[in-house]
Amino acid sequence: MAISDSKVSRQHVLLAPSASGWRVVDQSANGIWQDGRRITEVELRAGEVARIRLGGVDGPEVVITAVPADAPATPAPRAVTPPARATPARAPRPAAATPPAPRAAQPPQPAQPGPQIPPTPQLLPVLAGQPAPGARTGTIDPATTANPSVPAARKVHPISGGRIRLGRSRDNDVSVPDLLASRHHADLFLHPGGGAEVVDLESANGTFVNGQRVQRAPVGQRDVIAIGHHLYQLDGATLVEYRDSGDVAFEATSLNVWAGTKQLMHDMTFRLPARSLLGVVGPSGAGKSTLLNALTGFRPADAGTVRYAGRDLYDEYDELRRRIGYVPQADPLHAQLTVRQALEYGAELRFPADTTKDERRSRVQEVIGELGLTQHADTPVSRLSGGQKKRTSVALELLTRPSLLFLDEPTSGLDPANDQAVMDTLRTLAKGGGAGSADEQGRTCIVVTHSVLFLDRCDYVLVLSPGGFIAYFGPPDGALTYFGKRDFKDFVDVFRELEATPGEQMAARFRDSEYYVPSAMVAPSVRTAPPALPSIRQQSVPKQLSTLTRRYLKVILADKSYLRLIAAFPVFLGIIPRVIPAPNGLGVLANGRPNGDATKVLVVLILCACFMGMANSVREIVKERDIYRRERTIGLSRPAYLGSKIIILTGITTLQCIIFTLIGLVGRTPEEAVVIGSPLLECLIAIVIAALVSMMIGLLVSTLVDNADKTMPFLVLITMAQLVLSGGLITVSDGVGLQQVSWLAPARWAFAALASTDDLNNAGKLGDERIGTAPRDTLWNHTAGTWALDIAVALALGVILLYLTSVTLRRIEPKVGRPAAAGVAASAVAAYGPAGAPAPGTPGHGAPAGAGYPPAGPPSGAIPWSPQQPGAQYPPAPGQGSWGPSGR
Ligand SMILES: Nc1ncnc2c1ncn2[C@@H]1O[C@H](COP(=O)(O)OP(=O)(O)OP(=O)(O)O)[C@@H](O)[C@H]1O
Repeated sequence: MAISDSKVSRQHVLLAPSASGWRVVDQSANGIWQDGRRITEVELRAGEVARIRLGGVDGPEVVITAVPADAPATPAPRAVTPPARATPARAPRPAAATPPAPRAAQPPQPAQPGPQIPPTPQLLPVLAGQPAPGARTGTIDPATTANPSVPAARKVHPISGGRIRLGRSRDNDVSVPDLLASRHHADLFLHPGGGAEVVDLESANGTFVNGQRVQRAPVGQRDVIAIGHHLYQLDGATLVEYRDSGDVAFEATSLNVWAGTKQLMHDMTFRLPARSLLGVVGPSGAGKSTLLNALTGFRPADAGTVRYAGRDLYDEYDELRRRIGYVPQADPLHAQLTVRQALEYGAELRFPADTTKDERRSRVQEVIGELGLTQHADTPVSRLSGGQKKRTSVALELLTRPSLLFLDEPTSGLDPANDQAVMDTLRTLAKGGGAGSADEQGRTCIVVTHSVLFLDRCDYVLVLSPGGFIAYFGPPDGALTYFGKRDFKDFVDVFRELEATPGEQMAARFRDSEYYVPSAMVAPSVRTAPPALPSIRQQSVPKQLSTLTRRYLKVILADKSYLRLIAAFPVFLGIIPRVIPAPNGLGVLANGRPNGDATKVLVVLILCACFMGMANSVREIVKERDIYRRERTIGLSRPAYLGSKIIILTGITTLQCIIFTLIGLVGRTPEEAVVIGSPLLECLIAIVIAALVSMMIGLLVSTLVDNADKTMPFLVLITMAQLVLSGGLITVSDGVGLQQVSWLAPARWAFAALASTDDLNNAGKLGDERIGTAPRDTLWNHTAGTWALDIAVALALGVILLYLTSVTLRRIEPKVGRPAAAGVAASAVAAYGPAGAPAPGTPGHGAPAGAGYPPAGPPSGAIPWSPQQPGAQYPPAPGQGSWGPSGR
């Protein structure tokens, strides 16, 4: 009997004849449960009925009736208890009243197929709330089709003509109603001689076979093809479609994380049923961020597994990462945009390029409604309350309908009313709006929080102890009882206790408590470094460049005070060189005397240009660091991002330079141009280049600092350095040292170009004292070649700075992968032994270390069965589950 539920193992229960009747034997990882207790075996005599739940106290209930051998085979009576996921959201307390029964002394053996299960009509198991068995046809499991959690999630498409095309638009044979699917996404060919092949049609989000992205791949009857949230399996000459409705379990098993030799996380094991809200709390430094990184796959654990619907998240990350939504602590929103604008740009970046504006708008409208933001849709983000801002950040993530939503400190900085509102929203999101609502599915939400006041909104609470140990995992009311508190307000004392007590001790205490439910016998396996994955980018780089440029422009135009400032800036800066008196212009004086005013005016012009360019850009990346980090994980292109900054800032800076140069120079330009024919234009070009290259310095600085306030000292320091190195204030053209350093300053080259136009070698000595004694600066020669060289080198500096900025931008990107792989792997292997099984007594061993691991674990290497064995869970047999693999 196949039972479609993520809690149910591939081989869960064995029904075998015994001397007195029938034995119901647990074969599973998550156990069988009767009356709230975990049991290993039940004996049934003729006429007896056993009601067991599979995989947990809230798992699907199976009623097994041992009918007397001479009785006719009639369907068993319908059980009255529906599967637990159909019951109200609050999960029951696992084994609260009585400690869970110990597991059998011997670890479970793999089920022997076939002969052990006699096909007898006398034993009638029935999934509670489901039709009786017997109607099974082909590979389609009637229990699955009748399962209330997947009613519309399963369709069968005949493959006629040997080819079937899948995609978002209606002209496909199989229409995939998912914005993550491209219009024409993939073709599936059924070969006449047998066998099938899937071909990706250059889709934005890719076609996956068994979790791996493919261009063209053979597909067997057991393989799972994934397109967006939709999954397909071949069943003869039909294609069976499942939809990831979010109704899938999530589990972490024996997660261990090291940083060098320091272990940050110890045997973290817990399991969440579908549509749960988990609150992760713990004192500062307990390992909450480490856990979040491990669960999201941003920084995978060094040992252990994270499973989503039974699938290994790390192994199939390329596909499964698209189901993860992550809301960082800092809202990744541009404050100047309205909620709708922020979401529309977010949708443009997140959905394939071939989605239409209407499709995106309608999805944006849906999430605005789901998050209760309708009244605020046209309000700028800067005017939203903290809670509304957080809901907007969540809405941004919900655009792609993630089935797992992680939130990092969503309530930090919020007052209690907003805190409560956000937690209520998360609870609603986890449960979904129910059938018929826009958000009918729900999803699993994991929220890391410092705020404990509204933890009762969660289904489960995970309390971490410093060192990454589990101090408690279970329902929230159980947490209060376990820690002896009446109210979550008193939980601050719990944190103090956790800080004062070694993590190992807290974990051991929890393991000995009635709240501890031993989980699977799983040896933590040391993982190899994950392979580098291709970007999740949805659109081409030029398309992203266009989106980002428009968004940046809108952000700037929406900020009126900033606009006024950038308009006034060149006017005021232009006045500075203007007020320097130069009654005789900037050229050589009529009497042949040097013109000291020329140097002063030109130096001030260059200084102001450098200052203006750098001031324009120096905060522009650092101030939206959080947005950049988040958007990189959803496929933002670095060149597109940098390109959008450069396009807009170049436009602004150039306009400013034109105004500023005209104010500073009109009426007193150098006498004779060297290249272009217009001295004013030559000066303008040199000034614009000085400003633009300085703008690039500003962008570089902006990637290097972690806080916008820190940019100011750099702005002052670098502008002053440029003044000195320009060569207009002191001689930098002779000697060794200063001369070479000056070559690194854009002001040096831009000023040299101005000096070349104005022939400052002859016209502009600052005073009589330099005449005849100061060396001529060869970069100032009044020749076309010198001017062109000065401009070319300044431009080359700009290109180098652009490259450096692009490199340093990587520093602020989220790290996905394993830093220090060698050291980590070495220590992991030392702790676990080469086979990956923990050696008793080592820090990684279940008994002394973390909770969640059976206290009396098997000796090293003595684990005969592990669900992590390849192929143990995935891919599923056709017709076995709701959508692909479920449970062990
Ligand atoms: N790369 C690293 N190298 C060494 N120790 C680290 C590293 N990263 C984190 N840690 C340590 O691991 C522990 C857990 O850090 P983590 O940031 O996960 O805690 P947290 O519970 O999120 O803290 P907070 O609530 O203050 O954000 C801390 O003691 C931290 O100093």
